Amino acid sequence: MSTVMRARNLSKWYGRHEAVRDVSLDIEPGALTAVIGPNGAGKSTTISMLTGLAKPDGGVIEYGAQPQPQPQPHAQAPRLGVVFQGSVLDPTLTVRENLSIRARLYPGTPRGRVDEVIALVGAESFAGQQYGSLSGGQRRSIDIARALINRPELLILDEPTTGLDIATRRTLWAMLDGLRKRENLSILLTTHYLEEANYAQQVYLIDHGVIHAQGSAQELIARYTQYTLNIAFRPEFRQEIERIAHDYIASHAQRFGGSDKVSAAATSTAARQPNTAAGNTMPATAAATAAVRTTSSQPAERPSTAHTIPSPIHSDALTGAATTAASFAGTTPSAVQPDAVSNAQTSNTATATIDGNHLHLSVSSADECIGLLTAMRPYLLDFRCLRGTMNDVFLTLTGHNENGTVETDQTTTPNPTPATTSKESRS
Ligand SMILES: Nc1ncnc2c1ncn2[C@@H]1O[C@H](COP(=O)(O)OP(=O)(O)OP(=O)(O)O)[C@@H](O)[C@H]1O
Repeated sequence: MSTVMRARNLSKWYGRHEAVRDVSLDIEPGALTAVIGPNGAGKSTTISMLTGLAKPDGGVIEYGAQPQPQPQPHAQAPRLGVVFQGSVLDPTLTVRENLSIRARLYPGTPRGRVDEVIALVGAESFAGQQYGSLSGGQRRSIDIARALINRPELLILDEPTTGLDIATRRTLWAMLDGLRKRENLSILLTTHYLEEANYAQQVYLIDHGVIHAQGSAQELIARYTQYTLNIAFRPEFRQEIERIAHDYIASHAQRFGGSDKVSAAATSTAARQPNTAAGNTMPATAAATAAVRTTSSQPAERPSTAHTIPSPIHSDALTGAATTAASFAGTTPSAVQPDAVSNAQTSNTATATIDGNHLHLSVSSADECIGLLTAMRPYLLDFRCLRGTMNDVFLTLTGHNENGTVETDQTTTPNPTPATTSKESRS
């Protein structure tokens, strides 16, 4: 497969914090490639490495078929245009003045190029306006115009749609899609919004610095409608956490076609689960929007490698593959109600890893998320819930455990669901 750029096993540490681990991705010519993930997932770090601004601690970046020992974007890379999260333009100058100054940085830029890029992003009507007076969407389009001046072969944008309302986001994406087709431009961008996967030919889902999935928008949206429960637990309770995770994986495998061995394990351990008393449940609204990711409370020790939980259950059994059809189609994000979520059957795979005192566990339904958090309550330090919806945003549910009370603060970006905060005493 021909690629404009490809990364293999990129990793990056900031001190003792591993921001990106083993990230591999391919950017195909003329395609729009999206890297989707929540805050702190490692998107900007990945972009920095791909653009040569940050040196990877591991891995290679290749252009065409030639592997490079170090990233050499200026020596060997395709011509790049880069749009960073923060603008580099002067708010007191007009759009045209800003772009003209930028054009002078590229010797040989034809005279008419500034007008061309203004037209390409549809900015004729506000080209004489001060950059600082533009709306958020207009500013972004001018940032893109700036990045197009040198006729890049690959346009890289770091979260170009963050902070924009949904209509402006769609306009921007349509504009980028048009540019891709008209200019035969390869585009790589990062975003928080799973909805935007629909515009991309290739999508990578990143979280905690790791690519968790890649594929077409349809494949990923179907797959990502499952929940992920990540928690930080009290280190002295690792065994208990492992047991609960095992039990969950085993029961998942049992339900979705696991082995007899797993079924037996699930049955034998089910009776040992503490703290599953009736009524000890999370609020339904919180649960409905929860897929779970933990906020790290401690930096990972280097070298820290996530591993599959050691268990009497054979490692194959830690993956319980489900093959039922996805049934979220047509569900809008705000319409994802508890019932819809817990009744939805998604094609999914249950996996668990423990990394230090962090557990990452994929979960099939809101109800299961509730049950797991309830069972783990005595051992929790904090948790963060994360979920992509069909049509909009990552919804997060964060929480911590203090004095036997689990507090949750549900937040959504940027389209809050009606219940934005919930607190539930769990003592
Ligand atoms: N210069 C830095 N020094 C230390 N830690 C950093 C640095 N830059 C990023 N990090 C950490 O690395 C992790 C990944 O950050 P990164 O900015 O790549 O995430 P992101 O997916 O782009 O997040 P966002 O959507 O909020 O921009 C985060 O935990 C972040 O705090």
